[in-house]
Amino acid sequence: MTRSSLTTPPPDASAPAAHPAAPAAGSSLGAHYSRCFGCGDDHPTGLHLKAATPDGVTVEAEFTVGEAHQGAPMLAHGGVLAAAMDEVIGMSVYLFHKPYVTARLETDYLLPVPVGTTLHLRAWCNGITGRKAYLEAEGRVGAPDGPVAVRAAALFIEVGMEHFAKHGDLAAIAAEHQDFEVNP
Ligand SMILES: CCCCC/C=C\C/C=C\C/C=C\C/C=C\CCCC(=O)SCCNC(=O)CCNC(=O)[C@H](O)C(C)(C)COP(=O)(O)OP(=O)(O)OC[C@H]1O[C@@H](n2cnc3c(N)ncnc32)[C@H](O)[C@@H]1OP(=O)(O)O
Repeated sequence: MTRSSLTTPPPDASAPAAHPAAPAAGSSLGAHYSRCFGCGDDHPTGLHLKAATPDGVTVEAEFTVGEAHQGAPMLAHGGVLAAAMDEVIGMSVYLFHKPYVTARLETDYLLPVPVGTTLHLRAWCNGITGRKAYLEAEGRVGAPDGPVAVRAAALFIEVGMEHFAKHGDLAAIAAEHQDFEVNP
């Protein structure tokens, strides 16, 4: 992965550890919001990512590129692929049971991805320091050990739930989440 210093953890970053309340190894992860473009079942043209965690700290997910995701004819749009990386990385940092948002997302595109391809995504955290989490993801074609089509590195920043109350719709999140304190 070609990544900038902004998405590379500093030497004093701590290694991530599984949160005591993280889902058990092998658990499926549901959508964090039913209308989310990345994972929501109720989004008509979203990515409908299906994800699980093998160990409580990393996330594996599948995304099948649909006709609604084209850039060039019958090829995935690069921004859609970046959204898939953002989503699977967001799911992995959510395992730490704190609200984070993407501050920076860097993406390498290695192979074109035709419509109909199932991408096998994996995301993990390389380190945490203060409010900053340094994360990485990859998308492989056709199988978990298939050729890598996309790689991403990201900086996520921890925010309070007031971030979503002030800028978004906290009630909509609260309605679907009993696992977060949503009473700022
Ligand atoms: C998304 C759903 C949320 C639901 C939450 C509820 C429950 C959670 C449930 C489920 C979540 C599960 C899955 C989520 C999955 C996918 C979603 C993907 C995530 C997204 O899609 S989310 C949308 C896009 N995202 C934004 O909408 C962020 C807009 N943005 C801001 O809201 C602010 O910009 C913020 C908060 C980032 C920082 O603002 P701030 O005022 O709090 O802090 P400040 O600026 O001081 O930065 C502190 C330190 O970070 C450094 N820093 C900041 N930005 C940087 C950058 N770009 N590059 C390099 N360094 C940067 C500074 O340099 C400083 O560093 P230092 O401390 O060393 O000085």
